[in-house]
Amino acid sequence: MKITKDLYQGSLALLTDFYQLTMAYAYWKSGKAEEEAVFNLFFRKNPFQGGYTLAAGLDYVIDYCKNFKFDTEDLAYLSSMKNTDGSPTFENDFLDYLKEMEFSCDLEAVEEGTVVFPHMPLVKVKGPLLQCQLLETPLLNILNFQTLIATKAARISYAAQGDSVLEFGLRRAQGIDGALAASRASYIGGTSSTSNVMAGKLFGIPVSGTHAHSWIMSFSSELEAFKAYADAFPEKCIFLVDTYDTINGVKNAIEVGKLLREKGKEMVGIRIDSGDLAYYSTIARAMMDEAGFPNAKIVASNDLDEHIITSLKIQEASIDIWGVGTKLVTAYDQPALGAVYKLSAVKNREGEWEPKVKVSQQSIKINIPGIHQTVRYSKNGKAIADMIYLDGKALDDGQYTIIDPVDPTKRKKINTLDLDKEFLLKPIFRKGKVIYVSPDIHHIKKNAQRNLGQFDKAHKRFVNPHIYPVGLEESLYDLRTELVFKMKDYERE
Ligand SMILES: Nc1ncnc2c1ncn2[C@@H]1O[C@H](COP(=O)(O)OP(=O)(O)OP(=O)(O)O)[C@@H](O)[C@H]1O
Ligand SMILES: O=P(O)(O)OC[C@H]1O[C@H](OP(=O)(O)OP(=O)(O)O)[C@H](O)[C@@H]1O
Ligand SMILES: O=C(O)c1cccnc1
Ligand SMILES: [Mg+2]
Repeated sequence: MKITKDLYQGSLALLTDFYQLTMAYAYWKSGKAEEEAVFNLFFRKNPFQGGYTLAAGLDYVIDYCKNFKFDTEDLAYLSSMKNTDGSPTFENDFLDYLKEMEFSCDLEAVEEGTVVFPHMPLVKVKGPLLQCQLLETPLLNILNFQTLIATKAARISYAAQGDSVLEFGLRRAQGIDGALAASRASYIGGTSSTSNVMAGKLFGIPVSGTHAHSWIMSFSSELEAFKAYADAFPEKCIFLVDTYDTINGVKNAIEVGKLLREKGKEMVGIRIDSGDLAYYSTIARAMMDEAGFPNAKIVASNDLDEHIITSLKIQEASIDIWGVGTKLVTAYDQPALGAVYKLSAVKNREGEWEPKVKVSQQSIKINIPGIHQTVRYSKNGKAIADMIYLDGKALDDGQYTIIDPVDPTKRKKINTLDLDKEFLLKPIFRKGKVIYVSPDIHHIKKNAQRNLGQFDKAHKRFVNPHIYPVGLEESLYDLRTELVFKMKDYERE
């Protein structure tokens, strides 16, 4: 298989669960394919037991929808699929329908780098039922992962308190696509560069790195290896000092740093990749200061995450730059976000929108019916509360009660008179055409910083974060309750 050609240059229309296609066929067969529907994509719990989530992946969604087309090879494959009795799974007329299908939905979404919370839609798709349905799996695939990794990166960067975080994950990431998407999402969430050169090329992320133990081991001594590296990269020397003996490694780095200085160059610093990072970084700092290298940086790596970085900060480790791989790009402590994509309204034959609800024993699993928008209220740049409400409802300034959709005893009253408001769902596609100008990745990253800056540190701490108020506007809450009772009665009859 030619990985790049077969995986990345063909159509991605079949990157979906088989049941989406069987439903699509059945919608078509029963004459419902073009009925209009609204689906919302949302998650139910912040990842990593944290207090917030950082949205990422929209640019992939836009690209996916723009190119949402079954090509000849896709259709040939579908046409070869058989039922157990040997009959074709899909009729030819249906395959012709798919062939002609053009993406024609309206799509609204929160922008990448927006801080989001459980229950609020990250994406809202309105359009023909069949198209909306087919998008479920790819949209979840894209947004679940990138949002998860952007959130992990935001946490790690928060722990690093403004220090640079270098993303080193490629070798331990979940495959090729997982690695690329993780590098992108990490950069959005707060890392300053990636070691993944292809991610640098594809996304315009800064690329950086040091060198490995193998470089040192290939020479007869560490000193010789440092000298040779300094010859090759006099401007960019970060010496890995822990191959044999960390303290001796720092001595050798200083010696080569002095040689570089004689040539008018400065060593950038050292990297420590094992042992007690607080202990060794403190000693290395003192040695380098003493030797006249107070500006030389200390990079630390080795299975770091937000918790170890926090601990090293408390220990006052002399670390300036953090190299983080495995635990970031694999979202080590929570491998999936768990966002879902649910039908929330259909247009009836009279052309009116009917809100839809899925009843569940677990109230967290009852979706929010109707067509929504989310408004974020803030004052002096600080977010106060988010309210999910029925799109189209006039939001006059005044008193509002925001009701937690899972626990209605949790309510927050706000007076919106002097508050700023931001509508989080932005129009992205209208009738299948993109109307949104995607910001470049550096702007997305800045948007993430601005967004994170709106939230108090109480929501960002790692242990028992303070819950940010997000809930339903009262009339939406009432609609949901009424519908749940109605559906339960209806099913009982
Ligand atoms: N001072 C410290 N406080 C808290 N955690 C630390 C500290 N120093 C290092 N760590 C973390 O502890 C773990 C170190 O693992 P461990 O001691 O098993 O192996 P190592 O140092 O990598 O040893 P090796 O020499 O085999 O590479 C890593 O996750 C590292 O980030
Ligand atoms: O620890 P991470 O956060 O995943 O960061 C990336 C790791 O990759 C390299 O290790 P390498 O593959 O050489 O293995 P080793 O250091 O574990 O021996 C590097 O030295 C880091 O330790
Ligand atoms: O550049 C580095 O130091 C690096 C790159 C990948 C993994 N570990 C370290
Ligand atoms: Mg390691």
